[in-house]
Amino acid sequence: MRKKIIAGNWKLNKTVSEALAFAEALAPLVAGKDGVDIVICPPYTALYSVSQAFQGTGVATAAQGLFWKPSGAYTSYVSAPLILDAGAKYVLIGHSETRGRFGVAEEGLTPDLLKAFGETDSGVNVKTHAALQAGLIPIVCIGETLAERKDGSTDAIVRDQVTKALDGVSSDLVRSQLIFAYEPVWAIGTGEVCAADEAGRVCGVVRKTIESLYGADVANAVRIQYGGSMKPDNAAELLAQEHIDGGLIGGASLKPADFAAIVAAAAV
Ligand SMILES: O=C(CO)COP(=O)(O)O
Repeated sequence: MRKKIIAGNWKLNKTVSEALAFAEALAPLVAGKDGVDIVICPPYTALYSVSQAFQGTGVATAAQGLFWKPSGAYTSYVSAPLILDAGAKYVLIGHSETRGRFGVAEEGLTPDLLKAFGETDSGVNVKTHAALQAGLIPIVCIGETLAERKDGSTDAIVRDQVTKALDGVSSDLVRSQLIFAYEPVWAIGTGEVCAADEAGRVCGVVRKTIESLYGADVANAVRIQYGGSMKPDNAAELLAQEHIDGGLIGGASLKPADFAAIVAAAAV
């Protein structure tokens, strides 16, 4: 039985004081939910304070990304050792928004500006190695755009992203540390949720891909989250799917009661 994991990705939201108010409100709502791993991904600016605030509550924290070098002349970047030092246990890697793949047409994001997001499959791979080497648990995000879904390439895209992310990663680390999050880009922030059976099917494709690379034992141990407009009212159905082991939640993670309701749906 894989332990469910519910993670709230705040994206570019919450000041330090808003983040601390959230932590204070959430802790009692999820107290005693030991059967599920609970994670909050604040912006870097609030990572240390939120990690401190959740100490002893069972809620862990994640950074929303990392740079693969540990230190040096890399202005503006944040590394795995610094993320660990700030108190985080997990790190998101390859989120569609850092890959420059958006579900909703963002005003002002011209093709030229989109390149500034620029995370590539090889970047995802080196970051995965860097996170694992430092002892952070990577949550590697994958998923197809609407155009890719429409032209029937969903499974091929997902297989390709999983395979490239795992290049050179040992089976022991995949089995014991790595988490995938299947996030169809068209379902992110759009209110458009992927039907539960289809989300479960694609998470099954992720597992099969891991199996083809590492064998069934490793594939069956890896946790796979679904993300994309997961809310209190659809969480239970999504989480009941055989291959869905948790959720990566954006919008609904910004309110303690909504996030706690999703945790409760995973804890049953
Ligand atoms: O991108 C997501 C989580 O990483 C999902 O965002 P929403 O839940 O807002 O659709």
